[in-house]
Amino acid sequence: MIRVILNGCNGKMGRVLAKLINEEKSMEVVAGIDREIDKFDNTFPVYSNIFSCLEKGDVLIDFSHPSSIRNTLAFCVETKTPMVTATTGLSGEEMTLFVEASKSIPVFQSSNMAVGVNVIIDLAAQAANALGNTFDIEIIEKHHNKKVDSPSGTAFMIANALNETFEQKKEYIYGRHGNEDQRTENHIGIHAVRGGTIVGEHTVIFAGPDEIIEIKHTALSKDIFALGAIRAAKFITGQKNGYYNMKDLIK
Ligand SMILES: NC(=O)C1=CN([C@@H]2O[C@H](COP(=O)(O)OP(=O)(O)OC[C@H]3O[C@@H](n4cnc5c(N)ncnc54)[C@H](O)[C@@H]3O)[C@@H](O)[C@H]2O)C=CC1
Ligand SMILES: O=C(O)C1=N[C@H](C(=O)O)C[C@H](O)C1
Repeated sequence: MIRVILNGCNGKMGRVLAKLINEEKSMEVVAGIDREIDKFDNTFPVYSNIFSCLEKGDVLIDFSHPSSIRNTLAFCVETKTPMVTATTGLSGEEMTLFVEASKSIPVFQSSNMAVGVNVIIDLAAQAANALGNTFDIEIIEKHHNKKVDSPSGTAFMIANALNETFEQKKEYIYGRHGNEDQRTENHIGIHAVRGGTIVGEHTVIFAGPDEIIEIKHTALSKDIFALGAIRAAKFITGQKNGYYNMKDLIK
């Protein structure tokens, strides 16, 4: 039985995860962590302070907020608990904390746990490689009106993967309000739309002279992210200390 500690257990994703883990024969949630402990009638103990959690987990799955990342990492390192993290909106410095922690524990990080998104990232990187600087690249992401970070972690993951294909790294331009200059081939435009209950949509546009290519992923339910995280949790419990992502899982 894989014993799971769920960070952000009373959030939208935490709730979906708790339900899907409950349907897994080989997994159980032994504790949850959340700023809001009384919101739901959880079937496991919930703590607002992660260091009060005395249950031992084989893995911690994190869908929370950047403000909880430092304590969560410290807890996982102290208790030698492998960590799967899906939280987005992290600063560059916070990202490096994961890499540092991965020297002491296995850490799996992905801004998008859906298998399909990771496929379109590869497709878009292939397109960027083939098209070079002749096509302009714009990324449009759409999410629900409850999302707090923008642009999405996935939009950054896509932009970074595309940028890896270019010798001269492109600059990210977020929206264009107030810009008076034309775009140049050294830009990747990134645009965020927020509304209703859109689960998550990412489109990469390659706009060239008289032709356009669009590569798009649409998430139709939050289950796909939770199922990806469950797969990642099963994977990470058998790994050595180190930093892992969806590429390690899919290969
Ligand atoms: N990588 C992926 O595939 C996906 C990542 N996400 C990311 O996961 C995160 C959570 O998403 P949602 O569940 O939609 O958000 P949410 O806002 O519904 O849930 C976040 C939960 O974390 C709790 N929380 C916030 N700060 C905390 C702190 N300092 N300590 C303890 N608990 C704290 C909140 O009370 C809330 O219950 C976001 O960063 C989102 O972008 C969401 C979906 C898929
Ligand atoms: O907040 C969300 O909902 C999502 N966040 C992730 C992101 O920021 O990329 C992944 C997914 O698109 C849903």
